[in-house]
Amino acid sequence: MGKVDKKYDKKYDKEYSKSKDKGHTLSFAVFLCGVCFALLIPPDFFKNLQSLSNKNRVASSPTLNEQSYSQSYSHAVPNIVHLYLHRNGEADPCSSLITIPINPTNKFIKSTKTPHDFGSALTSLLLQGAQGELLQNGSDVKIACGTVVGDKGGFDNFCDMGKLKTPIQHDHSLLIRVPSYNTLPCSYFTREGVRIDSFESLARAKKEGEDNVNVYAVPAGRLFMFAPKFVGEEFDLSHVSHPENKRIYLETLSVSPRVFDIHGFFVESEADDIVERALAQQSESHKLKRSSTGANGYSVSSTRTSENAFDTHSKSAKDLKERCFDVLGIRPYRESLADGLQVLRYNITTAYIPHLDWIDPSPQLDHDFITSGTGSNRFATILLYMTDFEKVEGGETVFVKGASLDPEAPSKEKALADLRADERLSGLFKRDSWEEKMVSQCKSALSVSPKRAKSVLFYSQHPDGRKDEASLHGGCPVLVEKQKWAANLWVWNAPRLGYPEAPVKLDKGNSKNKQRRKKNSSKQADPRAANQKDEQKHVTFKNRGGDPTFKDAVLHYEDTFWGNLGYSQQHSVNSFEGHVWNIKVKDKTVKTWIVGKDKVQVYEV
Ligand SMILES: O=C(O)CCC(=O)C(=O)O
Ligand SMILES: [Fe+2]
Repeated sequence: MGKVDKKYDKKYDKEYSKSKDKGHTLSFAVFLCGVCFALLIPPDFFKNLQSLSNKNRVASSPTLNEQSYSQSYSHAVPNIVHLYLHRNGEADPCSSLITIPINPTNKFIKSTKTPHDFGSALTSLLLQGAQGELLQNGSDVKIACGTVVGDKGGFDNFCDMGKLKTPIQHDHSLLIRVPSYNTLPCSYFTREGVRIDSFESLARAKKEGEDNVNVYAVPAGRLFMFAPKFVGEEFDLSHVSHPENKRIYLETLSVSPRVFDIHGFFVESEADDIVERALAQQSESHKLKRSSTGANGYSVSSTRTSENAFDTHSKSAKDLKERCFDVLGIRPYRESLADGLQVLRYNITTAYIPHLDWIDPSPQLDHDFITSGTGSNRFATILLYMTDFEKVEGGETVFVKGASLDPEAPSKEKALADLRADERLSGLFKRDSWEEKMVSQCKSALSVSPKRAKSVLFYSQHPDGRKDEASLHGGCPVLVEKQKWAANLWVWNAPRLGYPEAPVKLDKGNSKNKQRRKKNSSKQADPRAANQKDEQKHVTFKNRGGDPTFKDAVLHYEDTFWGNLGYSQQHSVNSFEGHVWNIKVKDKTVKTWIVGKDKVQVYEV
């Protein structure tokens, strides 16, 4: 292993192990007080929960998925829960029925206060069950929830994928290792993506009329993913607020790739606003122009012939991005996981060839894109449509590896023959061009025709982070004189390229990389460099108000939008020495701050 690897490893070790067992304090005895609870749970369980203490936890910004959704389950709390455990993204349970007694006055339950306490406690409890100690009507509980790939060990290995496969989320240091096992805990969700963050919300997750709760365990560092079993299956998202108070729900369009119609995701006024704002964008980086591809700047592509614009911080864009996170079960909203809203316009014959939204790693960048490891990349896409298209008009989004929903869909060969036989259409494309081939895929595979205010969700990764090759999709050629308007929201699985906390790739001996990294480290300016000074600085940017130059100030990390910094606004961030923060007004940089040595720093205008 090279020097850089070792350094990286050390930094990663440091990050990864920040979550280590926090040591126990105080009131372990109070755990033992709940007699009723203790009768049903083996005493070992309590013994093993000694380390659930807040002591030594590193203070941090609000935590991913921290917010409770328990308000959406308003009925009385039952005192016993029967649950089936699922691995994230899997429709079938991996356990037999598990019985957990819930007594809200029980001191142990009361002392499990944060989502992280709860994650650790429930993981511990389930691991006890896996050892046959948790009794269900006198018989052993079966928990066969080990890792999916490589099948290394049991549920503990599932929740803690190991330091080489656990992306560092912003709440990583708050995770509480599972007592006795010293492994990272899972987080737990309902089938609809509602975080279960306490024993009470576990009890409340039981729906009226149902006997059991289905609980989905998500490994540390990973995000919740819906687990459809069949096409047409619905997921009620009534916990997500709708701008017109309508119901939002998912309808499964395909199980692999995982594609859903999100009914009610957005409304017509938002669709109009997106188009208007895209047309009004003036700045070079954001205005409507021929699309480019890849992560390395702007270069026009011959297989992506649409135009696109970016809307990063209008009210509609922000509302939609936040709603998108709610739908995905990621709370609270994190700007570092969201790509700006990208608006797309297609004219007759223009298209975007089938591709993955998952970005291929680039040798030019230090960013770690490999999501089966610790990297970050695009995780989910929500596509928004602003115009109506009939099937014959083209412009669909096609998932070339998905099965068509139309039982009468032609084969690819028949679709191609039909296209060539149609005089009007055959004149639109060169014979054997990618566009011609694509039209035949659009007619034969799973495709979604644009409809005003319709939206689609799909995932580019498997639940454990591996790239999902089945998510190959494209924007079909428009076949009529009409414009297709669409937009996409991309959500990353961990801080995205360009953000201070974004993961840096392991150097596999590439000397060019090593040289660049050395250069970067001496400058101390590249946030993606592995060997920058490790110590985080707590930095606050403030606008006191009064200086008209900064009335409409916008804070950027280098060129990446961070937040508005108008009069009286402020942002607190964790950054590193040498990081460059810019204030822009009307897209011009008017002030640059470079983070200094002090642990706590305040920059004001
Ligand atoms: O336009 C479409 O239907 C798909 C667009 C797309 O896949 C993309 O922009 O990444
Ligand atoms: Fe795409």
